[in-house]
Amino acid sequence: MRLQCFSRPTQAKRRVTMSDPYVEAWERSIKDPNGFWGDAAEAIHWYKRWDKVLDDSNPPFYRWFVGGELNTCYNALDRHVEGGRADQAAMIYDSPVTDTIKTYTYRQLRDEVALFAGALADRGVVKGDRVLIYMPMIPEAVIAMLACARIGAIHSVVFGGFASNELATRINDAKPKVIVSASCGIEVKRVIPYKPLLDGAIRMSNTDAQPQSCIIYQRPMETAPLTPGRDVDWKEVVAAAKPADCVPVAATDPLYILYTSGTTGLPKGVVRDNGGHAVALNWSMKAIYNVDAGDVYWAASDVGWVVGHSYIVYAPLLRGCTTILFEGKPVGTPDAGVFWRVIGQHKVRTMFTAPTALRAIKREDPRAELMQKYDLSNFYALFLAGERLDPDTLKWAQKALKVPVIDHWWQTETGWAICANCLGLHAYPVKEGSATKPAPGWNLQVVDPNNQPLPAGQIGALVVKLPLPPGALVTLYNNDQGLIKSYLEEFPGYYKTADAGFIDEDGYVFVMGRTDDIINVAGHRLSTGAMEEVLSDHPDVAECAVLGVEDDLKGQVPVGFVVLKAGVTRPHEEIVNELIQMVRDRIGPVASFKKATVVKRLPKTRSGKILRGTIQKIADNKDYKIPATIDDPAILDEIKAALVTIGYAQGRR
Ligand SMILES: CCC(=O)SCCNC(=O)CCNC(=O)[C@H](O)C(C)(C)COP(=O)(O)OP(=O)(O)OC[C@H]1O[C@@H](n2cnc3c(N)ncnc32)[C@H](O)[C@@H]1OP(=O)(O)O
Repeated sequence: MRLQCFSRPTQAKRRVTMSDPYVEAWERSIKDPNGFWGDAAEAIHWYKRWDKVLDDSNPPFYRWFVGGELNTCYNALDRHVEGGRADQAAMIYDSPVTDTIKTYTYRQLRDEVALFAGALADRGVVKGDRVLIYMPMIPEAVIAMLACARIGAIHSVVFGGFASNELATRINDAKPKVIVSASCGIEVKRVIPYKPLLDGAIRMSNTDAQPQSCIIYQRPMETAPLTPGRDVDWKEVVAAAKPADCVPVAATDPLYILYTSGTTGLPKGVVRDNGGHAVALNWSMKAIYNVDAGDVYWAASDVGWVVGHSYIVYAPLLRGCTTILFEGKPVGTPDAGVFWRVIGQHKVRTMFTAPTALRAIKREDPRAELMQKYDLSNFYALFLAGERLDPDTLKWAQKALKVPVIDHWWQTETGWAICANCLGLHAYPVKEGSATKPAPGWNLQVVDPNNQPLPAGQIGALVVKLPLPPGALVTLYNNDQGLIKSYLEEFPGYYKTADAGFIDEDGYVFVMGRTDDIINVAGHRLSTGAMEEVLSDHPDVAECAVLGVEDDLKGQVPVGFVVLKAGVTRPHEEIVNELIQMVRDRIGPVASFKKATVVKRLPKTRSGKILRGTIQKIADNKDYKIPATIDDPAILDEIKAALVTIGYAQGRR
């Protein structure tokens, strides 16, 4: 029988007593999920109370708060307006790229959301319809998300850094009735027109998936041409709309679809429900982040990512906090002090960002001198996630900020933290390289390939015993079998995180890296398989491999290796430039695919498998062994020579 985390031998060595609120919460959440999450659900407004907290009658599909009815938008806005927070700031839009700061009280945000919900309803959007949102970091993106939630429509936000092709695959899958977009985004000083990307995506998408209408928010720096009969102006439709009321939805009804990179080129549509999501996110704000209603909370991410969904929009508003919507970059808007300016100016208590953002700041302002200009006395803790937190960055932030710097680990699929130092329950000492302990609700284990538990300290697959807690994905959109195949099949009874790692003697979790082809570039999760599909489409390419190699700033960056077809004599530089442009056009700038090299052949095993791990080690200047199964060891020297030409593999072997 499998040992559960709390009964592991390692548990006996925990230097904590049973009165530790974290241990109590974690154990109760696993032994008595009905009681634990039922209690947490009392903090949410329900039109109809649930019949059952956890419905486990159809494993591996689990449902939370079955029979319950609620509205997520009501809980995020109206409840606070009616409960005395009408004049409190709900959202502060801070945009150094447009030199704008605009505050929305809960009343103002509720009213704007209700009007836009009315505008969506006027365009025929009803409960269960999908609305795709492709927008930069402007208040209208948040308003559109909440407006969907208000009328029971399912939003699907697509990150602005994706190209038309990626957008088209999401349109094909979600089949949105309406698309909401804006005329442009702003990348530091560059205006990026969104409309040509959107028009291109709609042209590429299947006819039966194309939207009936597009609502376009025209920004002053770019006016998008509107397609007659399909496109309408945001301001015009809102001016004509009447506010829409909140529609009660089943707890198990979908709130949103968020696409994430899969191991093939096709993204997976993670489905989040309404009830479990509202309960878990609201609960997490206190338990994990130790944040109360009225506090200012800032997640410096993008609404296109899960962090943006969970911790820019839903969780802070469910909790009655003030959330910050930041349209800028850690450096260059205008300088590496902007994070500290925002924290000081808006009295941020807790901030959440990705390590790559801190590395960018550290590179420009290594002694954190710009921080000294601002009053950070309200600042309580910095949380980091999205990629590995390297010890240098952790120490730099601890020294500069003098507040807890907390690494935590989660995924688009999980919706909130699998592992964290739950500051609202018990603050544990930080260990470098560890995301601390499994959060309540997450029965995390380390197993070998045969699904057998591994002892403390041994690296294996990180898996979570089912059921997953509320707030985690409930399925993949229109693809229950895909959920099983991608996450539940390999380790029966468990959710495969596709991360490898170990749990130490003290119960601390160390996440070491992915077990599939996903790489993490500046906190963006990308599929190397998808990039290989693009390179393979180049007429001169016979074979290719894309790998994530270490990068001081972005954590990892993709590097392509291509073998050309026989007889191709064109200059390699020309071909490489075309490949770079193809990835930018087909996946988007966010892929940061800037380096590729032409090689004579790829190192393979005798059975034909490309030795990606070995290439990666050569690129990262790590020790490697020549695999016994290699077809021809001489190829590794050729790969090394090719890597040197693009600035890698220049150290020891
Ligand atoms: C915990 C669960 C999760 O993991 S959820 C995911 C969490 N991840 C994050 O929150 C992402 C964290 N990273 C960031 O916010 C950014 O990378 C930061 C650190 C701000 C740096 O941004 P930046 O300098 O633009 O670099 P980048 O690598 O992100 O961008 C690469 C190229 O893509 C572009 N890009 C980026 N965003 C957009 C956008 N919204 N619209 C259009 N283009 C975009 C950038 O401009 C950049 O382009 P270029 O190659 O310089 O031409």
